[in-house]
Amino acid sequence: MHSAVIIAGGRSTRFGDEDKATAPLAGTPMIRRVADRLEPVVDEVVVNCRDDQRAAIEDALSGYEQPTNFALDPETDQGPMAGIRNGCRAATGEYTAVVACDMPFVDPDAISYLFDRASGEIEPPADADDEGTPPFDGAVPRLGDGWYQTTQAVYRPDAMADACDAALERGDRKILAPLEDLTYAVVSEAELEAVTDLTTFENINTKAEFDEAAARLE
Ligand SMILES: Nc1nc2c(ncn2[C@@H]2O[C@H](COP(=O)(O)OP(=O)(O)OP(=O)(O)O)[C@@H](O)[C@H]2O)c(=O)[nH]1
Repeated sequence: MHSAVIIAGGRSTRFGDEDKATAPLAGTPMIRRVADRLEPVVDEVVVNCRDDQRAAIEDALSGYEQPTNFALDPETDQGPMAGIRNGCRAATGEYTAVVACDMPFVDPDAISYLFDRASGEIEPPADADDEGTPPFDGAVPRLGDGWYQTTQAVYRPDAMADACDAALERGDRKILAPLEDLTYAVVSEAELEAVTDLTTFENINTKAEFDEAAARLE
């Protein structure tokens, strides 16, 4: 069984006064779009956010079919990696997808591929740059520019939560820090391009990006 952790505990400062997680993108809250896209490939959803966001997010997800749990930040504003840790602690799947709430175009085929690369069900390509051998603790996309997409990736929830704890204990809040303690498939852009296109990684930070995305959907 697979889980999804949607991280939503940020302050959306570039977006403006509104919480981008629940901002309606062409009529549908962004977090609902993320949950709906993940629905075909996971068995449960964990939402990581602050307590003060919960009611609005519950409203955005009303009627959602999967079991949905909230992993509230006991301490807020500790950064996305702490949010991932809190969400992973609550996830019960063998693997969990971690996806940011501001990626409304996340492609279930991309997530499914990452699950299969992590478990080893899909063989690594001959030129794979993986850290370790399958089955891995995770599968992390690495785009052409070398950027690791840690907020649209797959992890073993316990291993990832432990690795986040270890990084936070050594005072390292960087989003890449937990990878030091994990084995993971490094999934290249070329690999992903066979199953999806890069809009899966599009993330919305500003109102201008939001309006541009809405215009494409309408
Ligand atoms: N739990 C938790 N999640 C966070 C935190 N900071 C960011 N996130 C989440 O991490 C993801 C990526 O972060 P950003 O795109 O920078 O979002 P943000 O921090 O809300 O936005 P800005 O304030 O504009 O940087 C989003 O899904 C956020 O909700 C945090 O301190 N705690």
